[in-house]
Amino acid sequence: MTSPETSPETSARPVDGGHTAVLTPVLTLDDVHVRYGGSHVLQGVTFEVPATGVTALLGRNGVGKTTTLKAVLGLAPRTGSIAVRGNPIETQATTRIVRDGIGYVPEDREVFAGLTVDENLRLVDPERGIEAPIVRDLFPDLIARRAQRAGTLSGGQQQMVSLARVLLRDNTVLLIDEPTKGLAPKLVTEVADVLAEVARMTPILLVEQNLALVRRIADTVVVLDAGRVVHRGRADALVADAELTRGLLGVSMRREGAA
Ligand SMILES: Nc1ncnc2c1ncn2[C@@H]1O[C@H](COP(=O)(O)OP(=O)(O)OP(=O)(O)O)[C@@H](O)[C@H]1O
Repeated sequence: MTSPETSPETSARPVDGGHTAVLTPVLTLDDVHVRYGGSHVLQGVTFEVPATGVTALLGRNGVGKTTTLKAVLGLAPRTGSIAVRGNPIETQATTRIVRDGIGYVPEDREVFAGLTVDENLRLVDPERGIEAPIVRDLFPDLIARRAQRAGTLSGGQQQMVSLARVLLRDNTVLLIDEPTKGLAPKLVTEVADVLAEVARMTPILLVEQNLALVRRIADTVVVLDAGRVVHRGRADALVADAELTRGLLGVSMRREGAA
């Protein structure tokens, strides 16, 4: 444990004309373990995702960030308690979890390469696809590319398709895994803009390595190390503390990768 854990304070937000209301966390993990054969990958992960804003899940390579998202979705063999708005989901199948409103944007984007942009979107929303208002509002560049095969898009454009596809559904919370990985700085900024806009409507649990992006759009951070939570707190406080970020993540604010 590199630092004492601090409770995220962002679940208390002034609403209702200035009265402070403590909102139920949208997602709660309590003592979650994942084992792959003899490998004990998550070793009692416990944290909450507040009902508003972006919570960044950080940590060095291989500490269990993606596995944490997969544990929530039932894509990794897990034990422990997981709840969405206080309702337990740890015994539910992945299809039910997704149907009930957990949106997932995986690291490898998983667009259907042989289908057009519009066809990719119509898999989720057959009636509207590219015509959906959310596409017009957040992904106008995709409209011009509606007939282009998704496999021929750039990495950033594929990321936008992947995000748009999830946003065509009503989501209680979004789990987004390294959306800016491998993107040029300009595209990192574009993805950050979209995520900031989306987070105004839907809370996000975001796995992200780019600290500039974390500083810009995240409210809360949760840091994993070797399958355990080693730090929770405010994103701005962590990123401002070079010694702490180096200790927890092995890096401080990166120069590369705009946000
Ligand atoms: N299906 C699997 N079978 C066995 N081991 C796995 C499996 N999936 C992940 N692991 C192992 O679990 C550990 C955590 O992996 P995970 O992908 O969650 O890390 P991460 O923090 O997301 O890493 P990165 O930042 O590199 O993406 C790694 O040691 C990985 O090799």
